[in-house]
Amino acid sequence: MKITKDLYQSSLALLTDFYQLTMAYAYWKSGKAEQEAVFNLFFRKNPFQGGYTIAAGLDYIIDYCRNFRFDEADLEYLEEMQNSDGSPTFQKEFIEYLRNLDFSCDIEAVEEGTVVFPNIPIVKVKGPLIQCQLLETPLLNIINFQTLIATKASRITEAAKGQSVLEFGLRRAQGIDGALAASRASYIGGCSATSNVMAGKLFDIPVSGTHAHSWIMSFDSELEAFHAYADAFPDKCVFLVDTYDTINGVKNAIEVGKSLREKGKEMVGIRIDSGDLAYYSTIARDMLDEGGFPKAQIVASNDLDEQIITSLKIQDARIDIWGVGTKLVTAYDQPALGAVYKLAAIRKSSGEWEPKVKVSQQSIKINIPGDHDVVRFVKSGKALADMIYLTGNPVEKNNYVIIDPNDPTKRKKININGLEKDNLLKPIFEKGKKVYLRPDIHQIRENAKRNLELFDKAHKRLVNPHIYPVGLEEGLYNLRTDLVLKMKNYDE
Ligand SMILES: Nc1ncnc2c1ncn2[C@@H]1O[C@H](COP(=O)(O)OP(=O)(O)OP(=O)(O)O)[C@@H](O)[C@H]1O
Ligand SMILES: O=P(O)(O)OC[C@H]1O[C@H](OP(=O)(O)OP(=O)(O)O)[C@H](O)[C@@H]1O
Ligand SMILES: O=C(O)c1cccnc1
Repeated sequence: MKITKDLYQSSLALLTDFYQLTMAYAYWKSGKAEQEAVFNLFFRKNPFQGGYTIAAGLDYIIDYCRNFRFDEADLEYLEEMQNSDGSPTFQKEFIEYLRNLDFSCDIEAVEEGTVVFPNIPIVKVKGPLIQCQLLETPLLNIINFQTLIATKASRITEAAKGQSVLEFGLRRAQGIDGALAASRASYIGGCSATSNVMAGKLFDIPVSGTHAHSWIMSFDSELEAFHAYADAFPDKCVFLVDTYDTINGVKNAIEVGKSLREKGKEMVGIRIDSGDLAYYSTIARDMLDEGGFPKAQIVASNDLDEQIITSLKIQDARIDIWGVGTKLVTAYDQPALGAVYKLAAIRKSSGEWEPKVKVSQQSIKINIPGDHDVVRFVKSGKALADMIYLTGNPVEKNNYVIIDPNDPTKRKKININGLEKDNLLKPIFEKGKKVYLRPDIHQIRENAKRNLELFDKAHKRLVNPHIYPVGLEEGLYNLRTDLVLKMKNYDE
């Protein structure tokens, strides 16, 4: 079976909404297919009512774009499509056009693991209108999910305050591809390992785990089961102690731990998967300490998320390692990020770029027009603000005012002397050629960790986080306002 990594290396051009193909056809028919355009992918609200988001999914996008082509089976399928009157949906010449389509866009993107915020372009695609359009759905599919899960994982690992979080989600994830992508994104977001062995193999993520209740239940007694497991894995024993009676389970673990020690081996720890985790972990800790196992670790699992972990910490639960499944990989409390992909500018026949805006009653839905970039200002290792500005207007002045795109009364003055400037968008493809050297998954995870350190804890807290300033440079703000007024015919 070909999934994920392999899948993304074969033709996936039909993994799109039908309307992308009908638009592609209509662009082609009206002679606009090759007109140059710029699209931006961005989201409007941080997920989980949080204060930040971790970008993820770029590696999949790179594979997707490198393999962007319609293969013969795809073309045959499209050629056979019919309108309701039996006429072919797509002309033969269009099928031929698709056959020869060669990916030739420029793509810039923020690197995976980067902390991002609403309105920041995460991916920018510049190239023939038809190609930009065809990329909309797959790019959104990839970024929306992985960014969501990386962010959830980051919130959970932040709540664990440096302790290991194991991702146990495979059995409850949204299908096979959802599970694999979730394991990858969870690792980027800070999890230490996954229980998903295929994700381990495909993505080079550490694999880890304990054992299930069925192991205990298959024996006549818990003690017998622990002994048998210790025989099989003398160096990797984490005993699940709550199958029948948690306190008795800890006693049995200690007994087997002692016999392991006689053989020169150490039990790694225990896992508690039910009941009051604060209460049982505290009792278990005391029992393990008194029984001569102060180093034995306590793993906890059972429907955990960042809120429960935080609560358990406040209760002084004695938990060392957190196993988190369902609520992480399904992004339980917010199942979609809601990122969108919008046309920002189009090149006219005169050669000039024309900025484009989508007007909406809801100001949050008005996109940022024009080819734009984003710079992050950093001072002494702390991020101060992000400024979105028109590409081609380099950030060279001393003083800037950035304006909140949704509330023009929210402004921030920035004197950029002495500040570091980080241009978040990095070149990924130039004219269809990959120019980006991909970091490995461990470097991406490190990038996420380093990125988070740039931000004050006020932006990272779970409840009512402090809003990090992201604003439009004044010129861009004015362009957007003028354009909206013009489109609403208020400009006379
Ligand atoms: N001390 C605690 N403080 C807050 N939440 C807790 C505490 N202990 C456990 N929890 C959480 O409360 C929920 C308890 O769920 P539930 O009632 O289904 O558990 P259980 O009945 O003990 O377990 P199971 O159904 O697996 O036998 C879980 O989400 C668990 O993580
Ligand atoms: O709770 P999650 O965060 O999804 O973590 C994964 C869960 O999967 C296992 O449960 P299992 O499938 O054996 O079911 P049960 O323990 O709920 O009965 C494990 O014991 C965890 O409880
Ligand atoms: O290894 C474990 O303990 C594990 C794996 C998957 C789900 N729950 C627990």
